[in-house]
Amino acid sequence: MRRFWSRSIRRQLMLGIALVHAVLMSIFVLDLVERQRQFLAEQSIAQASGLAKTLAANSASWVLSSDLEGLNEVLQSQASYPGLRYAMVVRPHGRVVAHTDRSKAGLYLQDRLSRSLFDDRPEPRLLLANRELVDTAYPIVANGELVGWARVGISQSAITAGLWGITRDGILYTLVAILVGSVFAFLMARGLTQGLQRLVVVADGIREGRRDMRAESARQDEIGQLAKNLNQMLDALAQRERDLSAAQADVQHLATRDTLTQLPNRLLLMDRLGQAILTAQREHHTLALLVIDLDRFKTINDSLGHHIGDQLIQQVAGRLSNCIGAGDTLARLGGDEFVVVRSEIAQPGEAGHLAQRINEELRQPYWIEGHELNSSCSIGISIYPDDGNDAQTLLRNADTAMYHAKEGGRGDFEFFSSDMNRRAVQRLKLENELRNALLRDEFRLLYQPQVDMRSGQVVGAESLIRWHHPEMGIVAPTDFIPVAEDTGLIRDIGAWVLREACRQQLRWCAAGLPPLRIAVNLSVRQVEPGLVDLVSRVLSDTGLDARYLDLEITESLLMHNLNANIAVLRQVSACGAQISMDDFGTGYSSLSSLKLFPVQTLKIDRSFVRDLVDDQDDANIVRSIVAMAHSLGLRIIAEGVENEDQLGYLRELGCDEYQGYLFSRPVTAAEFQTLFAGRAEGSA
Ligand SMILES: Nc1nc2c(ncn2[C@@H]2O[C@@H]3COP(=O)(O)O[C@H]4[C@@H](O)[C@H](n5cnc6c(=O)[nH]c(N)nc65)O[C@@H]4COP(=O)(O)O[C@H]3[C@H]2O)c(=O)[nH]1
Repeated sequence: MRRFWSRSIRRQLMLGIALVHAVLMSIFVLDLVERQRQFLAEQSIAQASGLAKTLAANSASWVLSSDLEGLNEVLQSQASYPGLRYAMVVRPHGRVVAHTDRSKAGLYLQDRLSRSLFDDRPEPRLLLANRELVDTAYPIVANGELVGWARVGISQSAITAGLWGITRDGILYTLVAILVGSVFAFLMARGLTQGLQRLVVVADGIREGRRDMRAESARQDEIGQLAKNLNQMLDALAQRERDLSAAQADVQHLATRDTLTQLPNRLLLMDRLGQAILTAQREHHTLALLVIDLDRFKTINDSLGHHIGDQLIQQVAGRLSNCIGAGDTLARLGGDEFVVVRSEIAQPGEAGHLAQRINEELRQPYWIEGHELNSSCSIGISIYPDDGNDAQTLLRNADTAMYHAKEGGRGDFEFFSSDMNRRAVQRLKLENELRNALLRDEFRLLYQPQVDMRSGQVVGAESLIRWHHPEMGIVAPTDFIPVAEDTGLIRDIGAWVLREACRQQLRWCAAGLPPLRIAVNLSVRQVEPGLVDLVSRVLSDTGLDARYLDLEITESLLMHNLNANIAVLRQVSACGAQISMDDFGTGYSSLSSLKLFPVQTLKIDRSFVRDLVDDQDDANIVRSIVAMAHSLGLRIIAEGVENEDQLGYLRELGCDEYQGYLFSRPVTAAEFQTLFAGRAEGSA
């Protein structure tokens, strides 16, 4: 059965209709033949019975007279009856008196059928009725007495032959019916399945990827409706596929493009760089990678706002696109960092020329929303295969070279060298060691006295950190503070310095020194809302009077997040602590922005003090700083005073305090105490 349903609908229909025809016709023919047979059998029996009755009536007198000749004549008159097999007259006990076959006269019949006549009951009998023969007997009665039987046998073969003819015709009609039915079924099935077949072809085509295929059907029936629905479904599917591929393209674009500039992002860059390296490997040529970082972008972003910064980045991207060739890849890594991959260079100098061109191009002024902006860039270059065999290494090395270019002076470019790598590794080591330095208690503070110009008295001390590393020895703050700032460790280190400096001031007081102002350097990274909490907690923990705490900030604070920094410093100032502006004169602070800060002291950078005596320009700068500070009511401290000439000049210019090697180098707390006691005695 399962095999039947697995065939095509056309075959199912044809087979089904043929089967139904065969079964119905067979039943019909069999029934017809059987009824005919019964009817003919009943007729045969009636004929045989009638014949036996006639024979019995005609032969009664002959039997009584035992006239055999007469009997035979009667029998012969019946012999021509159609189908008659035999006719006979039999005595009640079985002796054949006369027979159509004369040779059988005188025989005794002892067979089972004949013996059934020996019971002497004078009733007509049907001895046999089958497909071969109908055998009937009729009693011959004379004077009320059974004197014999008239027996007639009629052959059924003619009837059987007739029935077989009917059966044969029936089979023939059945076959014709099956044939006609099958042809009809075939035509019907073809009409029905042609439409379906077309749908199957379309479905197969779609499965094989031919999305443009559609079912054609002019039919109005269910198949036509099905074709229409299928087409609608395919149209919807095609639309959905179009939407999906558009969405996928969008996702792909978003995943691989920088949203601001539409340039390839890091992901796509790494992919393209990987491909370029493979090609370079195969074709034995050299490629160059340039990492480009804008100088002072953060300042522009912070001071003029992100929307200006964004426009600047877009303009930079446009200019970079003009600098590169068709085979180059330009990507934005994020922020103000761009990358150019030149997939084939004849010699490294070519990359240098490209860097120069980029430098010149980016140095041209930008006009954004009425602002004229000037920027430069620092470029690091790495070369395949000299500086790395894979994308990561080349990018890292170009990055390292870029940082060197930045350190060496903005607006320049540098090729990567293995020495840079060594320094980068050293920096990494420093970074790891720095993480443990606080835990291992490796930091110490030195103190440099701050002296009043007029009285010569030590009035304050600047705390300066040192890192006593077990292997590297004493590490200067200039070597590790930038690393601490980059890693964020400066917060913990700065907190330790603040606490230690405050405690030391109190220890000196306890040792009999007068209360001195203690200055603590603050990194730009420390000026954040948490600073207020830290300062007030340290003050309350140590018990130091806030007015003796002097927090030194640098001018760079004026350039980043100006408003936020002012807010933090105002709160710190509200705690009672003083604030000094360190290294003043090296930055770009204007008088107007300085007024916004709660600053009490300006510290003149030692670079102005160094050549003060000989360099008129430096002298003029210091003079104007002093004048400006005093007009704002600020105290002036000169840093890096190394000789008496400098000291005399600064005193003349009106500086309030100084610090420097002339009075004392930075010393330990114990040395400071001794020094203070000695100077106090000396001045006394
Ligand atoms: N040539 C010369 N140099 C003199 C003279 N007098 C003092 N100096 C040096 O000048 C630097 C003064 O510190 P700074 O300007 O605050 O500059 C400091 C400060 O910015 C930073 N720094 C030091 N300690 C800390 C700290 O605890 N926290 C933070 N955030 N920065 C610190 O490190 C910088 C360097 O500190 P140091 O190496 O201790 O160097 C000190 C000091 O040793 C002199 O007469 N001649």
